[in-house]
Amino acid sequence: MLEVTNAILHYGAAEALRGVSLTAEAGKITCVLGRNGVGKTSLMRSIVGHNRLTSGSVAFEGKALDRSAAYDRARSGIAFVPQGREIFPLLTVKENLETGYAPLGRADRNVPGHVFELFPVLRQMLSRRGGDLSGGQQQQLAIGRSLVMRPKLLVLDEPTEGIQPSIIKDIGRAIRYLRDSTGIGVLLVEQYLDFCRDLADVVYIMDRGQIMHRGQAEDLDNPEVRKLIMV
Ligand SMILES: Nc1ncnc2c1ncn2[C@@H]1O[C@H](COP(=O)(O)OP(=O)(O)OP(=O)(O)O)[C@@H](O)[C@H]1O
Repeated sequence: MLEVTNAILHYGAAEALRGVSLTAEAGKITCVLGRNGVGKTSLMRSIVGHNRLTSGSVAFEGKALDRSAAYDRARSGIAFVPQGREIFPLLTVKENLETGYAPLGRADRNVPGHVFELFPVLRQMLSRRGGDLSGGQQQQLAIGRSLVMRPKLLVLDEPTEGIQPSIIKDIGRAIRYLRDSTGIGVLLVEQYLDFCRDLADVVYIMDRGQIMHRGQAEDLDNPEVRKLIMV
């Protein structure tokens, strides 16, 4: 469904991605692991259209996206939950969810029921301001907002970062539900190894702008593989 081929990305003279190739499939959770600063966020931002690759390509459902703006990639079904969540603190929860309507036609402008089933706290807090929510609740809101646009592929950048364990569990459950019940593809960047180990169908490990390993979640039990992630 998503195919990244030989992606190279520069920030000025610095090379952040050095020939990355990766695929993500519908109905599967693909996890990208790696230490700080190895290029995970740069890769996700290149996929969703916030970074323009120096060379290489990103294709979604067989269509090249390299000339498409982030907005068009969203319309084609790629939703992004960025690191740090980036919800609107002064808008209410309801208004934050409604910002997900942008790429939708008028008939689809509603919040799918499963958003409130997965994250009941959002229903309880609909009229509260985003900025009044805890970090974990904001992460749930950010994921909920991305689901409003009925994505085919959900790209999540470190959804567990700085979040309390009970909410991490809820988020894990939600990701699993989305894979199993809606069949969407999930592309997940993580530093939290056990979270990935529990969820992933496919695991990629990055180091210094390159993919060092592609395999399955069980590979994370292998000390040689773990070494690529440990600080
Ligand atoms: N906008 C930018 N301008 C210049 N350099 C950048 C920019 N964004 C990231 N970098 C650099 O590119 C490299 C990869 O960063 P990136 O954020 O993609 O890594 P990461 O694996 O996501 O790290 P983290 O886990 O800390 O988010 C780092 O050396 C970083 O300093």
